Amino acid sequence: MKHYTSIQDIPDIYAWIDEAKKIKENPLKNKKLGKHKTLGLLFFNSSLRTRLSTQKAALNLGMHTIVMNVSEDAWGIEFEDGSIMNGTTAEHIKEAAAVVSQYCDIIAVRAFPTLKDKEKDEREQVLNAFIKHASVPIVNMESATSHPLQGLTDAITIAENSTKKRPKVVLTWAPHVKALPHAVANSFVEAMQKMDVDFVITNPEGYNLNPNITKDTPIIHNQKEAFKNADFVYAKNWSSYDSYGQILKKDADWMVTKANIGNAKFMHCLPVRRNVVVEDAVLDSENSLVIQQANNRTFAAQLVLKKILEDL
Ligand SMILES: NCCC[C@H](NC(=O)CCC(=O)O)C(=O)O
Ligand SMILES: NC(=O)OP(=O)(O)O
Repeated sequence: MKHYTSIQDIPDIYAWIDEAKKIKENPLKNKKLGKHKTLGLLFFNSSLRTRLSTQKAALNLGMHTIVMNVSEDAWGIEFEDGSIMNGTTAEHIKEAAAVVSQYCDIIAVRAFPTLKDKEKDEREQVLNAFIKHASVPIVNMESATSHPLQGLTDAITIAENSTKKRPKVVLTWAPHVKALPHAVANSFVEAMQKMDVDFVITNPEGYNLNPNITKDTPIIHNQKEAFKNADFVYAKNWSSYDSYGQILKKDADWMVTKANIGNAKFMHCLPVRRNVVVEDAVLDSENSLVIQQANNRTFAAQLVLKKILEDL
């Protein structure tokens, strides 16, 4: 594999889940594969899990890692072609990506959306600039529109915890105080569409995700109805896609509670706002998978890095 930027880069999700489970059983099996290879991790936004689990994955493969908080520590990077750089940006992505490519064998990038400029976000300005101007493989650590390391992790976690051949999986919108990206939800939708699951999305009116992603997945505006007989409930807030980046609703009636979730397993990518997105009673119950999910981030990342290293 060259780049990993989308769930669509996974040719056979069940084969990948099986391979990830084998990596989890014996994480150091390929500890020589990445010898003398360097992974560079560039963060334009905050992270806890992605930053640590992707480094852990690289270490398990014998790689070296170098990490930078680009927004805070690097020179301001210009992404527009042909711009007259007499403002706040000090170097162009053309130089920056080419230079970093000389230090790293693989570059992983986190760059969230503006949530203001839909066109810029949809064309993945930052991620695609790295793909264009770097000379090494690029791994998406959450871009404007997708978070495929998370989506792969979620697929692995659902496979590990399924007691039925075809479980019912519900992705529910949940309230939040801030306007959040669509990336986690988009990649979860794409991962579930590749799996043999009974999958529904539930969200308030005005919060439908990009129809080019949801395609023919059912969207139900009644959360209670959607939760009926659910085996897995995956909660996530996202801002409106149609009224791009807007918060239309904040009230608690869409919060996941012990009363509305029933016996379903609870999933969330984290970080999660307690008693806003989901109540304590759910997160603190045995039905919460969030810690196991975060653990699986290492093995998802390790699988992706292994596939890229094998083709270097
Ligand atoms: N990488 C996982 C989620 C990252 C981000 N969440 C956030 O920004 C939450 C921030 C807060 O709760 O203040 C998102 O939704 O895409
Ligand atoms: N789930 C996730 O990507 O977490 P971080 O934002 O902490 O990396």
